[in-house]
Amino acid sequence: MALDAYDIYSALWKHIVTSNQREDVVNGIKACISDSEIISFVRRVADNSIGEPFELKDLERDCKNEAKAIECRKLGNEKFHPKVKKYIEAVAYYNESIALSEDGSETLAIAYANRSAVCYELEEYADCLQNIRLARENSYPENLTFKLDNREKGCLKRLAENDHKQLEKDDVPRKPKLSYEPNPKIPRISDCLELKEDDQFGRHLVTNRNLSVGDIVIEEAPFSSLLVSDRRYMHCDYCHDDQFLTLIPCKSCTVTMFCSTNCQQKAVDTYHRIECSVIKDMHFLFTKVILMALRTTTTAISTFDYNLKELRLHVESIDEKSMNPFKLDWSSIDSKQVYSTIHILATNQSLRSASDLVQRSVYAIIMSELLFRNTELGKLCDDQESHDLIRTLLFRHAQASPVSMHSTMFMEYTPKEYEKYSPLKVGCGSFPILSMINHSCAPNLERMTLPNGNVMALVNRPIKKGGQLFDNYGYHHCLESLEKRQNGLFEQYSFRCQCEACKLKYPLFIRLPHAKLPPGVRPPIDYDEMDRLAQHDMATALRKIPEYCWYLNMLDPQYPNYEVSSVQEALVKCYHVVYAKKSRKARYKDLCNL
Ligand SMILES: C[S@@+](CC[C@H](N)C(=O)[O-])C[C@H]1O[C@@H](n2cnc3c(N)ncnc32)[C@H](O)[C@@H]1O
Repeated sequence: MALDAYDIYSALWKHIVTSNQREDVVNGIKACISDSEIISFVRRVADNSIGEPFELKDLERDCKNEAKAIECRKLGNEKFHPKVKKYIEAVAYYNESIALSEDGSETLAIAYANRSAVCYELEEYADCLQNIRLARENSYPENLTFKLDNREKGCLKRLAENDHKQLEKDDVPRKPKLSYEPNPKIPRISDCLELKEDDQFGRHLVTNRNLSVGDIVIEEAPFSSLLVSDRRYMHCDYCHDDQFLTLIPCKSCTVTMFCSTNCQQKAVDTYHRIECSVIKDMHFLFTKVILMALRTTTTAISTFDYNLKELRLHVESIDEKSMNPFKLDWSSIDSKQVYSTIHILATNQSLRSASDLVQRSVYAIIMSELLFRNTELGKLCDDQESHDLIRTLLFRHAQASPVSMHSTMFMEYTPKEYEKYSPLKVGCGSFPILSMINHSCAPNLERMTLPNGNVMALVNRPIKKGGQLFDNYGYHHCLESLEKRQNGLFEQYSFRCQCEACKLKYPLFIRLPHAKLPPGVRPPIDYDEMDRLAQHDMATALRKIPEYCWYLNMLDPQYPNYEVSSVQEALVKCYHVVYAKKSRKARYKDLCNL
């Protein structure tokens, strides 16, 4: 079986340890004075030790595969069967079949036709017509066209009768608005936020006014973003929308689909032009966090219009110490300057162990080898300097990704559970300003992905003027023990957390004390209303938000307590209902088995 990049690194590190080279490698890395030297040093160690680790001989180049396409279509047909009626699962298979089929082939046409049948059953007649058109534009078998003709007639009749579902008004997510005046130079953040730096926290955000629970203070767009691989046949690779009934495939690779030719063009212009021939292998070799290093690098290259010399000179001109995203004018900034703000995100390189740096070097070498071998970067990199540039950018972003990138979510629908909608990771992105926010195990902010892919920051505990904004990096005192949090944060983020929860040893949720409510104030959580929130009831969410905010502002002096944590969770649920993107699957709950 082919090895992934971690296996290749593990084998190399094991060899280094068992052949007593560990100390030499540690010292060798310490003696390097640049990233390029570290990568070259690791390459030499690898070349001298375990044969040809970077040959990647077992990787098959991605290409359309009719046999697999037919196989997927058959699996789709099993799910589509009237006794099964798992239409959404059928669509995922048909989409895979579409992505695997040769352009213009009969296999492609049949997959579109089968998807049109699903659309018909789901009463999505406009989408059905689109799929019928796509089937006809490819090589749909002559002797079966009557099927498409009949389906088309049915659609036109239903559309004329207006007998189809429309999204209820209440279902449409609202657009958030910053709670305070926007910063004139950074319109996506409130003017009360400032960037500070000190020895304990590094760069961090503070507020120069009191903030209350419910305040929205940041809404930021990613510089680069990536769809997680297991959603690739259900979401648009570019905008991440779950338009699964009408996705169109990349004509070359088998793992990328788009909701429109517009998104397809944008993806090609920003990253897919380079990545197309290697992205399938990259998904096999790397985790999504490391793939973000690839995506950020390819996005940077396109930002500089594939002019590697200009990109190199730009990178060399960035003064990391003085580069400050708050000093830029984001109302007129160009994307090259935006890249500068991504380039300087924390990497924690000086805190990383030799084995960690070997690992990231191995990743940069494997990624760059594939890019040089199988993409136009091979030709574009016509000197040593441009090869070095690509390797060092990959190396740098492979360190920054696990520290500074954020997951993006949408609300997935799971009908059998009590919580019908729950946040599901659909991608990740790089965010210049949000990445300046430090961690606390008792945070005062919640991040939330919006339907347009932007991420907003919402205050969930009051923050006093001069206070720091704190995010949670996945280690909350309600959910993880002190020891787990300390170890996890140190391992991934290289710092010893000294937040209030760690210092004051806040308990887990189940051990939280109860708050003392003022006389006459009833307990904040009403279970009937929680039920309605679990069903994503917009009216309930809109009504409860001010009430929950009031409780949280009032009870914060007693933090930590059961009531505050429960209401924080309920408030997030309200915000998901109001602002987040919901899976379109839910619309079909009465028409098929979900
Ligand atoms: C996303 S960055 C946050 C911004 C960072 N302080 C900077 O200067 O770029 C994450 C890194 O910030 C530092 N950090 C985050 N939270 C911290 C905290 N509570 N105490 C100390 N350092 C923290 C750690 O080095 C962590 O790896």
